Amino acid sequence: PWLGLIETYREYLPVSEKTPVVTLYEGNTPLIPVPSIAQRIGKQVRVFVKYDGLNPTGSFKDRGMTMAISKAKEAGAKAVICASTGNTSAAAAAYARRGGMRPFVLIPDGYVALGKLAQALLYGAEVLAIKGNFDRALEIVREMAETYPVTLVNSVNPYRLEGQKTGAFEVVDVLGDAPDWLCIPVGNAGNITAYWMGFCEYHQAGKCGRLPRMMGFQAAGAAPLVTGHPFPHPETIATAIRIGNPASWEKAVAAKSASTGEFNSVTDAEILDAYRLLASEEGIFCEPASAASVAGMLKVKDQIPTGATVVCVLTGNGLKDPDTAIKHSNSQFKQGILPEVKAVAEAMGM
Ligand SMILES: Cc1ncc(COP(=O)(O)O)c(/C=C/C(=O)C(=O)O)c1O
Repeated sequence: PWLGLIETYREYLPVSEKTPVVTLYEGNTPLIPVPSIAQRIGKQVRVFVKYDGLNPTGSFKDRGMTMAISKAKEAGAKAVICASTGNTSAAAAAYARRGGMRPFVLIPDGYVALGKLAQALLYGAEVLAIKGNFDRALEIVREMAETYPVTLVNSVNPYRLEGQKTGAFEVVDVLGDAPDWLCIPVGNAGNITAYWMGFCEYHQAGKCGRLPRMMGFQAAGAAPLVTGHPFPHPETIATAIRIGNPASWEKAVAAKSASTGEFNSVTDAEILDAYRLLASEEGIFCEPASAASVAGMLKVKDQIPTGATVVCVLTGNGLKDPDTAIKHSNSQFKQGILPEVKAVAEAMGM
């Protein structure tokens, strides 16, 4: 049976028998082939998506939180704090409450998707919406953790990256080797850093023969790693990656360089096209930011070698952001139909 990430990958994680394991049986998410999307590339390229929206709180953040919260509990923490565009706060709230700790979360007022806010509130976090963006919120919580009795659980906390590297382990465990390309959306840049750590550790342990090119994708309106400059006012419909000054900037650049990878940007239109494509052609509902990995892969598809294997990480569940789905779906939403068979048949074009 699957017992969560710490039990499964204990030998690769900084835990001991003294570490209380706070787990929601996270991980073991499906690696789903997407043949219809692969067809758009051709060249016998195989494409899989790592659907991390199927974690317990609906995003990849659970991988990092099981580690960060378990280690915080081991250290005797009574409260944790984080800044978040939404998913970190949901995961921190769930794991902290399960671990008997108080979660405090700072979010950018007005820019957090409905599902994520619902989670943080119901899990019982103290939700503080600031009149500022994520980058400002992160500055505040980093300063607070220095002086107040709260443990910081953003991805500057090394235990977060330790937990998140397990995504790479699972990809190799299922594929039998690392893919040629790993495509991933990039905001605060913790996840691309963690995946590279994971592939390198597995390669070191002889579990995979190759290392992937790390292909990171940012929203065009929030693309500091692409332009080389921070974005003081990041803007994108993909609110999860509406980040202008990534905390793991240097580590992400190191991963990109060491893997001969690349950072590219995708427009909101390209993100929404991939978001709709994944749902309508592959039956996979991810949130907008996650679709940046597929949008990016399609944007640079001419670079993909013949016969390559590509994995795109889908970082969050589409249910997190129902407003965007309803606003940007291409489906017909016919309302006010008369409650008669004839009327329904007519509306169906039958
Ligand atoms: C769905 C989704 N996809 C991609 C990212 C980018 O990952 P990083 O590059 O490791 O930041 C996030 C990040 C969210 C937060 O940073 C937060 O929740 O505070 C996300 O929620």
